[in-house]
Amino acid sequence: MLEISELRKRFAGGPDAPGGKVALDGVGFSVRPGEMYGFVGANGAGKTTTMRIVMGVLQADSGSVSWDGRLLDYDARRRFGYMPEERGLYQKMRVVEQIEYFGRLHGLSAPAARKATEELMERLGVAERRNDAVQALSLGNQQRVQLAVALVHDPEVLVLDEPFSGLDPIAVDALATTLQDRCRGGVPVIFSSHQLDLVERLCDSVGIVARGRMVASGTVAELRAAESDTLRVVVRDPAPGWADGLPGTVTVNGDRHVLRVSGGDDQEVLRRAMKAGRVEHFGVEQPTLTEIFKEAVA
Ligand SMILES: Nc1ncnc2c1ncn2[C@@H]1O[C@H](COP(=O)(O)OP(=O)(O)OP(=O)(O)O)[C@@H](O)[C@H]1O
Repeated sequence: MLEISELRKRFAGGPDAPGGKVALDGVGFSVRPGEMYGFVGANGAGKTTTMRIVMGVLQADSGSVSWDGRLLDYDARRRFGYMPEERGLYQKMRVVEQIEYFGRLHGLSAPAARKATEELMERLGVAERRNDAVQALSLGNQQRVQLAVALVHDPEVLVLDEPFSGLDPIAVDALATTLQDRCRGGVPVIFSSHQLDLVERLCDSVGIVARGRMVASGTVAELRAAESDTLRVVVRDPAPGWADGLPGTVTVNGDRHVLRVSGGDDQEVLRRAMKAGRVEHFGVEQPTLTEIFKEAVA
């Protein structure tokens, strides 16, 4: 299990913030082997800082990170795969050399690095570009190479900072399938993302960070259970003011009025809706991760 516990980090202040800037104020969560963990939060919430501390790029003021019950050291981190936010490829190096080089850096023998590189280039769809310099690749292909670099040494843990940003749906699927395969093989995967629909689709668990603190963490089902369901009613061409006094909000889309209500008497809502016009839809909806997120960071 990867355990991140009570991380705190304050950056030195500049003229705008002479007292320093608290980036993390007790961030903690754990990820089991074979679990895909989505780490989400608004811009500046603390995701990159947390991941950098996990990978030893930054030092926390306090708190700890352990893997399999042992505090992380250089050797343990070498067995991790990391995709940094600022990316880290050598722009002039050829794709094949790049992936092999990182494999060697993580301790693979030359033949093992070559074999893993060939497999990954095939798998991630960049084999045809093997002899191109990274700078000649599109953003999506660069990202595939970046993922290959994170995976080449068959890492025990994967830490990926916004791996899906800027990718088209085909590239998203290629990356997602590769991550799911590693995850099924028992690797814990943490990735940050602002694409909440993707996080909801892929992740077993989600952590929401706001202003350097965890404001929610758990499976999507657990996070949903903490929220109340919403009743959604669609009425066609209703009489004006039909929903006055009902505890909800109405949005108007052409001649369709959509009422969303949390709590209250659903039968009363139905009676009012039927009296007002033709009821096209009446049903309870679970909140999406986007709705849970907005509620949690408000
Ligand atoms: N090197 C630094 N020096 C000073 N402040 C920093 C530094 N790095 C990060 N911060 C501040 O720490 C806070 C957290 O930043 P961080 O990059 O971790 O957020 P994030 O959640 O990854 O945001 P984003 O979604 O925009 O990538 C922000 O207020 C940021 O300005």
